Amino acid sequence: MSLPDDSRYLRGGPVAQRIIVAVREDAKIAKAEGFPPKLISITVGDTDAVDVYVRNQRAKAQLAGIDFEERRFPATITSGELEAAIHGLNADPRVTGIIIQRPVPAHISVKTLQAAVHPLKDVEGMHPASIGNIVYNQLDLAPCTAAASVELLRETGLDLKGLEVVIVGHSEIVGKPIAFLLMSEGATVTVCHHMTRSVAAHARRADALFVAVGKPRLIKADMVKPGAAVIDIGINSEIGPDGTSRIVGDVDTDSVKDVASWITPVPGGVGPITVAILLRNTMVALSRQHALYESTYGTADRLAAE
Ligand SMILES: Nc1nc(=O)c2c([nH]1)NC[C@@H]1CN(c3ccc(C(=O)N[C@@H](CCC(=O)O)C(=O)O)cc3)C=[N+]21
Repeated sequence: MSLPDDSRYLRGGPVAQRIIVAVREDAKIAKAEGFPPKLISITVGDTDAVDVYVRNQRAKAQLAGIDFEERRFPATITSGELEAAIHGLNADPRVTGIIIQRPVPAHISVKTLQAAVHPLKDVEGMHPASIGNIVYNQLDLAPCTAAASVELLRETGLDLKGLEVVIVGHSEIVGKPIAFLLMSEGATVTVCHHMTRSVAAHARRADALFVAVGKPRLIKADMVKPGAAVIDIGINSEIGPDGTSRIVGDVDTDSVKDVASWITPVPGGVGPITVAILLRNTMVALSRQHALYESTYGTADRLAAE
């Protein structure tokens, strides 16, 4: 989709491109050292937003020189069967990263699956033992969408220290991690959710407003402070006026763009960076495995040592 040439749009493409170029270099070096990256995506059931994400993961992994494989499971699978599949991947020395796509069907606990992934292969930092790292200000591997949203805010050049930030949505994978990442950067953070009395009253105070709830056009112009940065993390499938399906975010972009100083388009905003960060995280996880391997076996060449 082409967007009007307007400096208010915070575009994810160039940022993603920068990250992927760096990942490609890292992947090349890792392969030369006998430690090739291999990312496995686990999908359970069918979700539109997951399909978009996985399609882009495959395309960008190929660009970056990362081996990528999708494992799709039917919505009727049991938790035990999934955990067994994950244990198999943990034990496979060629698999260096595992991502579990959300959501999973209601009869399966995503936390249990997340906990089944070996923490060293956890490329989203969602293992209960890993998610605590961002509380301790260790920020090199954070949940991808959260990290991507913060990366896009940095593009504004705003000083994050003391910045008034409001986050709408408190999910484990987006809202909460954004809050921790930005607290680490010195921002003053307010988190709104479905029990918040007046989202509008909070949102109007924000210098930077993050929205991740999955409700098209939830945020209107009168909920945004003039000059704010608005980061739209929503990915909603909608039938457009022409009868075809399209993706829209959680922000009423057409009206909000006249009030905000910066706004992220959907598509073309946070999404592309999310994919790039996933690949970067894959290399961070790999380098941790590599370091451990070296200290255990005294050689960096995993394939030769096998
Ligand atoms: N464990 C887990 N982690 C996630 O981060 C996660 C997830 N599960 N489940 C699904 C949602 C959704 N999501 C997207 C990421 C990128 C695009 C993306 O690449 N969007 C592009 C392309 C759009 C297109 O190709 O049409 C864009 O917005 O421009 C979309 C959706 C990550 N999610």
